[in-house]
Amino acid sequence: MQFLSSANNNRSLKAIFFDLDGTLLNSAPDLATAVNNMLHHFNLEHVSLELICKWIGNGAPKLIERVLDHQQKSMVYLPTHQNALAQFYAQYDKVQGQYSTLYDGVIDTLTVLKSIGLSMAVITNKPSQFTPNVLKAHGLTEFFELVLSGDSLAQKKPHPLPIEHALAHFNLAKHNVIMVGDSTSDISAANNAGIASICVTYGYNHGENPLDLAANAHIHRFSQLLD
Ligand SMILES: O=C(O)COP(=O)(O)O
Ligand SMILES: [Mg+2]
Repeated sequence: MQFLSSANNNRSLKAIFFDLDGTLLNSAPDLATAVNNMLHHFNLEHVSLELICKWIGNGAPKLIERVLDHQQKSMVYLPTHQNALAQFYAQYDKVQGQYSTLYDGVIDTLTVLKSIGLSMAVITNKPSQFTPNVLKAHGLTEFFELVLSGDSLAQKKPHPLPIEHALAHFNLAKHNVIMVGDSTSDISAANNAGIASICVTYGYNHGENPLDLAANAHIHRFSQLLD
């Protein structure tokens, strides 16, 4: 990709911050299984994978809020958000890593990026109780010097705080890093923090067209980071 290679040529690119769900990992099958197991526990109707894909990206509390809002329409008795979220966490704990898959080329591409000396971090809105295990289950742990989850700091994406925290952690300037993500939360976080971004078009983005996001570049396969 022109953007990444030109950044590399003038040696200004020193680190890449990656989103997790919808960027590195097709996590929707695990999340959907956990959501539907939670709904089953409360005798509620299952929801489709397609709908769940639209609700991923703002963290688990928001995902469960969207699931309950959807159920509201059928006028059934609903558990509280707190109980539904606790049940979802219990279910996600059981299924995580079982049905999710890395997108094509993720391991090979991260291996090359690491070998050329780039520092890498994960900045996800996933709750911190799950992120390390998810990374481990998919052989991703070794690539990342820093992992920030949705509840690691006082604010999550699209707030710029996680990116600002990562910049300080690596002691880098804004022009030294790029954010790679699939959704409006990632691209807005990058724009809010004043760093460049690359949007992958194969993720979730709440069912909206990722080409409409104001990223510096769009890629259709993860390995295009190396083109
Ligand atoms: O919404 C989530 O739980 C995770 O989303 P992210 O990894 O795409 O930030
Ligand atoms: Mg994402």
